[in-house]
Amino acid sequence: MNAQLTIVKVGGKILESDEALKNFLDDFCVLPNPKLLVHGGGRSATQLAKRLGIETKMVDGRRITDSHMLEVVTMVYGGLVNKKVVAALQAKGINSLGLTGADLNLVRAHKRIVKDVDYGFVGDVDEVNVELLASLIARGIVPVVAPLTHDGKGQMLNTNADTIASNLAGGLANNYSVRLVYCFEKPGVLIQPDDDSSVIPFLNQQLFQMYCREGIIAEGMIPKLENGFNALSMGVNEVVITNIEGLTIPDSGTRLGA
Ligand SMILES: Nc1ncnc2c1ncn2[C@@H]1O[C@H](COP(=O)(O)OP(=O)(O)O)[C@@H](O)[C@H]1O
Ligand SMILES: CC(=O)N[C@@H](CCC(=O)OP(=O)(O)O)C(=O)O
Repeated sequence: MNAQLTIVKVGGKILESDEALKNFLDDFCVLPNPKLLVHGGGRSATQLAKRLGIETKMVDGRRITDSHMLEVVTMVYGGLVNKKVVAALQAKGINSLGLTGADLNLVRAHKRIVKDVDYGFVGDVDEVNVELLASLIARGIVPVVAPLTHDGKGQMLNTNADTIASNLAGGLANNYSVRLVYCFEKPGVLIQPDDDSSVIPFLNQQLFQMYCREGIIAEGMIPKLENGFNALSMGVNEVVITNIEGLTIPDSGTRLGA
């Protein structure tokens, strides 16, 4: 049997607040090794863009990324957020390595081309350098991955952090028994958006489609769940959507399955 690997994706609302980030990292630290962290930071990018007079436009959960926005997201995800997290982990004795998809050719992508929407410099993932990632993990290093990819021709691309987490988890599923945890500000996928006790404990594709039709699952939760199901189809053992507290409590949050 393969060894277990925990991959956690932490979302923008947690990263935005120093207190929430501290709480998150306290709990991330006690998770068993080996582990890997993927971070978002969408809200911080939106804030900096606003300060610079750059308007944010999202379509289907993805940021329209023109050349100015690409500068913002590269600075925020690859710089500010990534280094803040790595320095905080180092302070806790966790030897982490901050990476974008360009570093060590970790995640290659191509510019997203869809009918009707020009996303600009947004990347859809082609390939993950799994061997290299596995060798870092085997050395006891905790990779901290930012939601940036590259096209192999010198172009950085902005890629949804949930998608990066799903692709890394899927790639590493050949080497490890992978547990993928999407950690955000709510205790799971909810029936009532303002009732934290209304967590849906289990979702399969059928239930997911039904809740989407009913409008119970909407906005950023749709691509998050699509990415979660995608990870399962790539051989990931367990996918859970939960909050900071749920990181260390078994059977909390929403579990995805067949
Ligand atoms: N049924 C639901 N349960 C929980 N959140 C939901 C649901 N439907 C829509 N959402 C929205 O999805 C958001 C999470 O998606 P997103 O903002 O992309 O997460 P992240 O912070 O991880 O990037 C929540 O903040 C919430 O507003
Ligand atoms: C293409 C695209 O949309 N990329 C995302 C990457 C950051 C992200 O996913 O951050 P959260 O997890 O905090 O939402 C964005 O720029 O918002």
